[in-house]
Amino acid sequence: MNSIIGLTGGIASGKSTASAYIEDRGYPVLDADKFSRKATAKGGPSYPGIIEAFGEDILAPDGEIDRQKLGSIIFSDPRRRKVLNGLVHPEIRRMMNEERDRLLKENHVFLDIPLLFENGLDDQCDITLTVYVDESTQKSRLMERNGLSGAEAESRIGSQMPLSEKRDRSDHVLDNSGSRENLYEQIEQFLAKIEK
Ligand SMILES: CC(C)(COP(=O)(O)OP(=O)(O)OC[C@H]1O[C@@H](n2cnc3c(N)ncnc32)[C@H](O)[C@@H]1O)[C@@H](O)C(=O)NCCC(=O)NCCS
Ligand SMILES: Nc1ncnc2c1ncn2[C@@H]1O[C@H](COP(=O)(O)OP(=O)(O)OP(=O)(O)O)[C@@H](O)[C@H]1O
Repeated sequence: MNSIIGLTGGIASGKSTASAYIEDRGYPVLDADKFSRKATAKGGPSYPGIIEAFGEDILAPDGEIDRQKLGSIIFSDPRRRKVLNGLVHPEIRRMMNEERDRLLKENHVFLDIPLLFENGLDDQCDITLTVYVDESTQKSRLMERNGLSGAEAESRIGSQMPLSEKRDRSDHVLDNSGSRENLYEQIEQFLAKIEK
């Protein structure tokens, strides 16, 4: 029987790094952030509602949503974040479920969902897998990757469930506080376990 594996973690904890490795090993990984980009792109199903709720100020000159602008609004305001989530999450779920059911016939399927626990989607997975990193490493990797100040990074980290809580709720944990090679070794151990 093939399993649905819910891969989660915190912002910049290393989900994409883990996902890329898992894909290289031949497993399908569905990335919620990619579906979110599809849903919010010009012509995507969530686009009109977002413009209605947030106004045309959040548009870039080419008519696409300026993600940095929208991010700076929603990461600092829980009420507006909830509005955006309501417009985007149902569409992400619909698109992902379709793909998942198709792929599951052939293989185990990994779902990379940053907000897996926040949105109660862990119930729909056979195994939950959290990419954990200690908080100071998370903050510095996020600041570096996104060019954010310390305060901005903290507000993004604070908009999610504490990573230690995700770690504790998860069936299996990958600790990405060390090197990438060390993360890959832990993934190999996990893959050996699910193939047993
Ligand atoms: C706010 C937006 C425009 C920022 O876009 P940007 O390209 O800068 O970031 P990206 O989409 O790559 O997300 C990066 C990370 O931010 C975190 N994040 C994004 N949205 C949220 C949210 N609503 N709540 C908490 N964390 C979030 C996740 O860890 C995600 O992996 C975009 O993230 C968005 O449309 N978010 C709403 C949909 C959503 O919840 N996506 C994340 C889970 S599916
Ligand atoms: N073990 C590691 N050592 C050093 N840098 C790392 C390591 N793992 C990941 N990184 C770097 O940290 C940043 C965050 O990693 P990654 O993009 O994989 O996280 P993520 O959880 O997918 O983030 P998000 O979902 O927020 O986009 C990236 O710049 C990545 O190159």
